[in-house]
Amino acid sequence: MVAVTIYLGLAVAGLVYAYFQMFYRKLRPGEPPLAPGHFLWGNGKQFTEHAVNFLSETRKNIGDVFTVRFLNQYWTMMLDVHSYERFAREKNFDFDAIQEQVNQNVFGYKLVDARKMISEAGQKVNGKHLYSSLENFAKNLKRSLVETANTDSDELITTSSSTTINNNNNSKDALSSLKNEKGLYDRVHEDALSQTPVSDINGLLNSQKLLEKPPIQTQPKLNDGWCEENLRDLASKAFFAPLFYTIFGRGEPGKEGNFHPQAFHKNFDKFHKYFNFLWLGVPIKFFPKAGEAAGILAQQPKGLDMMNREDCSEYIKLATDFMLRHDQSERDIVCHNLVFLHVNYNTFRAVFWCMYKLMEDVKVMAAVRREVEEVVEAKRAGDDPEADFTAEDVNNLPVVDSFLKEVLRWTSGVFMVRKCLEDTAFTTSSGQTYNIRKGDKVAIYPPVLHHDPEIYESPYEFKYDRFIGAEFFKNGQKIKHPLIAFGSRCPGQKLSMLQIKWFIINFVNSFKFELEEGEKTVPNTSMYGHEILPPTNDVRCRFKEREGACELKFVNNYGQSEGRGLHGISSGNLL
Ligand code: HEM
Repeated sequence: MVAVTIYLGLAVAGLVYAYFQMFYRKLRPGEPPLAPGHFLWGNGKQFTEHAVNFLSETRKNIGDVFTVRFLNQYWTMMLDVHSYERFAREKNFDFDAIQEQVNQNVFGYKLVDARKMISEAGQKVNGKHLYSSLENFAKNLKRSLVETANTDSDELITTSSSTTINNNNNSKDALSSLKNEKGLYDRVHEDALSQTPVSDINGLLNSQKLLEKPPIQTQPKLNDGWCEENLRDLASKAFFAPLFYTIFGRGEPGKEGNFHPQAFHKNFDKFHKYFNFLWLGVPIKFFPKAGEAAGILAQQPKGLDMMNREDCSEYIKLATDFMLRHDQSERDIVCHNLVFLHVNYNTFRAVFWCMYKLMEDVKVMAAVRREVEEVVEAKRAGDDPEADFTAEDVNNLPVVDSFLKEVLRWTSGVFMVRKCLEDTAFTTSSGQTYNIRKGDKVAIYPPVLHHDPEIYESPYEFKYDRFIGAEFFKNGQKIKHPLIAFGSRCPGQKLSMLQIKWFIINFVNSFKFELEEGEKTVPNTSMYGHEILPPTNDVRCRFKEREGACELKFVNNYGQSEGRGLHGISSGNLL
């Protein structure tokens, strides 16, 4: 009995010690206040319930700068919109560690000389490459819109090169190729694999569940020419497919295997769902579905084969070449391709929301349609069946521009997060200094600023014209960067904004589309942390090709008069 009491006493003392070692923090002088939370898990639950409400409420009670705790990780939130530039410029607030954490924890690899590679590759989507990337995207989009219009042909997602989608029906070959290639399934997350008996993997592959052709959800055309579909599937084939082909190019017909936008999209979604948990370091073995999806996503062409594709993007070519020169493995290249898809996936999600918001409110659709029709008419000389657009034309449409910014304001869910490299005294724009502890995370949280009623009138209302000619103020001072959905470092912001705008113009020009009766969705606020929030549920919609629609052509005018830069209404932090 005495022994039991002693053991119990020791166990309790051990737990108390562990608690103080791991979770408890005594504030040092000048450090920001701690947000009240659970004594064990800290603020994780409040954050996942509704991050914006939790942080806005805490800000009201303890001020713009405070520290929250996720288990044993401390994050200082800087919620002063005027301190954005100081934050972005502070040398001790490091982004590389964050980028490494994403690569390591989510995608399971390490990028050698990452800073150099990202900065060189980033140039491949800017300057003259911005124009050529958009030109390639426009060509792929044109093709996908024709296929979308031709929707009852049953070959919608299996045209030309894709007729062999998932034709790798020999499950033994598939399994051995997974092993030989050292793909994600068995190497990125060895943990996950070691937990999955090989017999199970065999079973999975033999049942061919992983290798099935994705189902075609589009219903045949109804009598009056309308097609019904889930919005996600429609956005996937109309937008994600051309995006995918713009990034990776099209392989030789018959050799594509599983590397097909629709198969990829479906599985990427399953994997991506667990992004926040993986990022924070929860092992993938806790999410077997994510591990399964990763196995399929790992089935990609070899790096050199991809580079040899004529229409593969300059970004992927440079990145692959860089990685090969730094002796990185095929597996690392596969993982990097997934990271690149991950960043581009944000563009897809934004497009989903644009389509939804157009259909949800007839006033929004009418305003955007009016602007598109007017500009198409103006660009079309006489009876010319074609209208030419430059990047500046695409950029300079006030309604489309404001509508897209409002979509981003409304759905952006991301942190601008940095790791503090040294103990740092950080002074905010209002002159107050806070001591930030070395090793802590420090973050601006754009969604809180995007929903601040002192900056945006009725922030929970969707106002498509909110940004037209608008300026925003807080505490009487003009805000330089009111919309920070891309953080300060995203090299892809110009490209993705232009891709989305060009898509909106084309889709509105070519199609009528509307929600089916009673269909509704909202951003999933339990997924705060994702760059663009996913919807809580998909919706059914119908679409129909517009008769006599004018053909739109993107013209790459880089180097000609105005084509050297984009000085349109979207200047500021976005363009
Ligand atoms: C709607 C679309 C997109 C959104 C909302 C978005 C958002 C973001 C955000 C918030 C960051 C972190 C920046 C920071 O903390 O300062 C980021 C980083 C990054 N984004 Fe994007 N992004 C989008 C599209 C793209 C595209 C199309 C590319 C392709 C080039 C891209 C490439 C990157 C890269 C490479 C980084 C890491 C930069 C670094 O390590 O310095 N993004 N993005």
